[in-house]
Order: sequence, then structure tokens, then C-alpha cells
Amino acid sequence: RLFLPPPSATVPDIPDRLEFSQRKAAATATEEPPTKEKEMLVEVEEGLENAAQDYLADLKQEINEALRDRNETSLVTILNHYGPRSEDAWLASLLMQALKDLLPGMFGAELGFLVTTMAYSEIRAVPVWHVLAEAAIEAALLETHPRAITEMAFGFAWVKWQQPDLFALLHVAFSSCLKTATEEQKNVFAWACTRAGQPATRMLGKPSFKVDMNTAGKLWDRLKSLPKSRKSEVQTLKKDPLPLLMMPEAVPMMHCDALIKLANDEKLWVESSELTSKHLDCDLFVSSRSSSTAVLAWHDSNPSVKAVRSWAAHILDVPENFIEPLQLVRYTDGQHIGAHMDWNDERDPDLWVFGQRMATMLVYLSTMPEGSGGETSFGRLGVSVQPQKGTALVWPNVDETGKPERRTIHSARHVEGDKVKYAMNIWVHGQKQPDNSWIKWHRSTPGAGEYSLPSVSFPEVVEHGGSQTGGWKYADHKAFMERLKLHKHTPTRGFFEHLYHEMPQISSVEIIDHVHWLADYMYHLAQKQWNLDTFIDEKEQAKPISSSVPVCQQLTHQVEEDDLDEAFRPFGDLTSLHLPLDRMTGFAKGYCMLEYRTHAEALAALSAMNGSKLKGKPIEVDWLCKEPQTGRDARSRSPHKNAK
Ligand SMILES: O=C(O)CCC(=O)C(=O)O
Ligand SMILES: [Fe+2]
Repeated sequence: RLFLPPPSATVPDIPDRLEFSQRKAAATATEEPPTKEKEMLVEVEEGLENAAQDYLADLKQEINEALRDRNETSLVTILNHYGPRSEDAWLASLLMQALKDLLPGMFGAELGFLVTTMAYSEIRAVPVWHVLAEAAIEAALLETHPRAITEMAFGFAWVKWQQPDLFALLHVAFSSCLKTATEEQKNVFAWACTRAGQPATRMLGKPSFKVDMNTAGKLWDRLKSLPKSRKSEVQTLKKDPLPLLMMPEAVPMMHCDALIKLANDEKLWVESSELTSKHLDCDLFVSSRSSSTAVLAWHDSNPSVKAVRSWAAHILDVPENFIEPLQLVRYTDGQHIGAHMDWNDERDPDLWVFGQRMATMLVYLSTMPEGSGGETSFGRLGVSVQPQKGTALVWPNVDETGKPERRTIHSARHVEGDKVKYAMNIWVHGQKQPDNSWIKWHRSTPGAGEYSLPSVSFPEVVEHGGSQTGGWKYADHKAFMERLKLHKHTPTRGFFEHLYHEMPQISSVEIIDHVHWLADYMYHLAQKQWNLDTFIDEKEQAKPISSSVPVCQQLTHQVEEDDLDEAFRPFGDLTSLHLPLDRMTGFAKGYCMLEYRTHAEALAALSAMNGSKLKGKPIEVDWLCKEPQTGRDARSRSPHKNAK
């Protein structure tokens, strides 16, 4: 049952009412006793009043029902009826009255929903927005529940998206209410706005990218002292420029197995490719991970989860609530994770409520025998670790002052063969993590999608609440990207014309907006890539004790890539060949790095080619990194680099 306006014949329109009130005024101005005319007018007036009261009551009931059921269609229909006709003062005043009556009893979440819906509607009557903005301030000040704040923030962001002109009003309202809001309210609000693709940085500023200095300093002290205080359990893989510790047999086998079983039984695994490359298979989105992930967000009461969390907190001497939900990773043949840092990007909305990831404890849940890949490799530290079930690696992600540290860059090398690699990330923040009952931790958790923009419904939306699709519905975004690709990534006139016909539901203004968003997004990606690229040299120098990377030395300076390709290709699938050139002369520097898909191929090439001649000169072929040292230091498994 939808509230429908009364048939126009019975709507008392304004001229009639004006005429009526003039006549009434004239009639009551005289001091004379009631005339017939006057009696009749009073009757009509009462009739009109009653009718108005009836309409108002109906309208309020309809709005309330739509709010209660979160029925967008119904609410938009009601609002639109008043929107285009809001020039009609009587109808507009009815809506205003209805809102004024209802707003004090509304919760922030309902208000947020109302704001959002109004953004879709054609309502342009500024007084209505004034009423709403005022109510929003009041509600926001009273609200403490993050969920309500979040809904309001999404409404707010959505208005900016749909109706920038009306956004200004809400902006004023929220700016003033944020002055008295608690830090937590403000952070949640900012988190939701950013997630909805409207960071509103001028109003909200930026979240802190760093960890509090004292907290970071304390963690560093702890990491430095652990190898001394727990000599038998903790080894130092690296001291400088940051402590990288290894704890063999840290997590009992029983827990390793139980955690994997938990993720399997509850079907928590999500393929990374599902989150990124597969859904956004445009050249612009390059997935750097191919593993699967399982987040144990709702399993704190599981005995193994409990045990691991309290152990981790104890080792690092931090409160347990600094630890985010455990995250398992699974790699099968050919899967890997590209070079990355674990800390959050400066634009990550999560910084608002979770803060930065201060430290990582990486626990291997399965053993990868030599030759089956899966090593964790720290390019800038020159360390590579072979996964051993139960072993934990520990390192800070920030420096001693709390600033995210780029030298923590690391990758998980491709798994080769049938053996499945399992690992677990225990990420420790520099602050208390919020109660996870209201946050969308992950798309596969209960309640996921609740906070995505109203028109972007779970599970259509890609991860990051639509920020990777610019807040668009995934299907629309995909159509947009595909069309753009056909136009060679150039938004030409033809591109807009095509889209205009293909997506009648989307206005051209929104399409142009999306192009702008995309440009911004690409810039951001490029910047990120650039950051990673600057480490490429170091990464290459410090390739892990690899089972498939021979390095070839003593080459003549005249040797070219083609010569090497010809000589080394016969031994197998040569996946990479890197011949560094002298920047001054343009000739080969004298060494080259080769990578085969398998250890066997690399071994064959190494045995056959070491000592053979290339362009008349004997060459030396060896592994890029030597096997771990034996002897006194053997247990540290710290690799040393071969080639200088
Ligand atoms: O599996 C590994 O060895 C590393 C995993 C990792 O770096 C991550 O998930 O962030
Ligand atoms: Fe990582």
C-alpha cells in the first residue's frame, strides 16, 4: 500500500485557498453577528483542515512504514510526488510538516536512510533539506552507535554524489556537529564517508598514517629484547635496518591443523582473484596476489583462535584487542603474492578506525619442502624463509618512530607442485581494534554489504565497499570499463555516445564524474606502482635462496639477450632473463639472471652450462643465492648473497 496523492480534483489548490482566506478575512473583519456566508466559510475551513490532517497522518504513516522496511522504492515514490510539485506550497508544506513531526523520533540510522533516499529523489526544495540538515545535526550529536553514524555518513556521501548542490547544506550541518562529536564518532563518520568514495578531506582531514611514537618505540624495544630473553625460542634473522625474528615451533601442530580445518569447514576461503583481477579484468587492475584468503572474524571463541591470539599478544606484550582478526592464506600450484608492504595505504579508509598495522606475525601452517617454492622473501633485507609448519616470523611494519617502513617489502614466491602452502597473518595494530560486530570486515562475513552504498548491493560490489568501482554498481562499472577499453582507454565523444545509449539509467553527468574518478584512481595506482618500482633493483639483488634462479657470470661485454636466450632456452621454460646493461656504455655488465619455472630445469641448465663457452669466453653459472650456511650459524637460516 503506497501513499498516493488525492485525485487532483479534491486537492484544494493554492488560488482557492488564497481566495478562501481573503474572503474569510473580509467576513471576519466586520464586527457583525455571524452571517450565513461566514458560517459556511467556517465549515469549509474545518473541512479543509480535517482533510489536511488526514493527508498528513497518511503521509506520516507511509513514510514511517517505508523507513521501517527500508523500502527505497516506496520512499522515493512518496518524495518524488512532492519533489517535482514542491513548487506547490501546500504539498511542500505537508511534507515539511510530516518530516518535522517524524524527525525527532527517528534514529540516526533511519535518518541516514532518509537522507540517502532523498538524494535519489527529485526533491529540490531547499526548505525540506534545511529541516533535514537540522535534524541530522541533532541526531548525529545524540548517536553513539557506529552503525547509525555509518548510515548517516553513507547518506551524506551519497548526497554529494547525486545532488552536489544540496550537499552544501548537509556539509554545513555536519561540519558544525563534528565540532562537538567524540573522536570515535568522528572517525567512524570519516571511515564511512571515505569508504563510500567521498573522503571529504576538507571537512574531515586525513587519518593518521603513523603509529603513535611511544607505542611503536615500546614494540621495537620488545622485539630487540626477545632474542635475549627467550634465547631458546627466538632467533634473529636480521637486526638492521629492522628486527626480523624467527620462532621455530612457535604454534603447536594441533592448532595449525585446527585453524585450517576451521576455514575449510566454514567455507571461509575467498580467492584473491575473485576480489580483484577476475572481476575487474581490465588492464588497469593488475592483481598481485593469486592466493586465497580466509578471515577468522567471528571465531574468537574457537580454542585455537583464542590460544593463538593470546600467545601473540603475550609475545609482543600488547593488549589482545590490538590484534585484528586472524587471516589465513592458502597457495596452490603457481600461486603467489607479489612484493608488498603490510601497512595500509595513505588513502585506506580503514586507517580511520583501525589505525596502522604496527607489526606482522606470520605463522606457517604447513611445511614447504625445498624445491616446492612458497618462500617468503624480504627483498630489501636479503632474507628468504622456507615455510616450516608452526614457525612464526615477526617484524615491525613501522620504524621506531611509528612511520611505515618501506624496507619491510616482502613477497611469497610461487608454489611449485602439489604441495599446498598455508600461512596465517596475525596483524597487530598500535591501538585498540573496535568491536567487530558492526564493521564489514569481509564480504563473506555475516552482515557484509550492509554498509555498501544503497544501490550497490552485496555481493555485486567488489571489495573496499565500492571504492574500487568509484562507488558504482559493479555491473555498471564493468560495462563502463569494457566500453572504455574498446575505445583504447580514451574517453572520446564516441565513448560517451555509446555509453549514453547503453546505460540509460545513468546520467551523462555521472559518466563524466566516473571518468574523473578513474583518472584519479589511475594516478593513485601509478603512484603506488612507482613506489614499488623504485625498489626493484634491491628486490632483484636479493632474490631468495631460490630453487629456480641461476645466475650467470663472467660474460663478455658483447653478449646480448638473444645469445643467452638461445643458449639457455633448451633447458626448459625460461620465465625470465635479465641482463643488466652498463648505463654509460650500453654494453652488458657481465652477469645475468635467469629464472626457470622449475628447480629441475634450472639445475639442468646450471650443470650443463657452468664452465661452457659463450661468445668464446668460459662462463660461470651458479645459484643466485647459496644454500644456508652450515656450522655455528646454521639454525639462523640466514642466507648470504652470492653475487656482489
Ligand atoms: O605467505 C607468505 O609467505 C606471506 C604472506 C603475506 O605477506 C601476506 O599475506 O601479506
Ligand atoms: Fe604480507
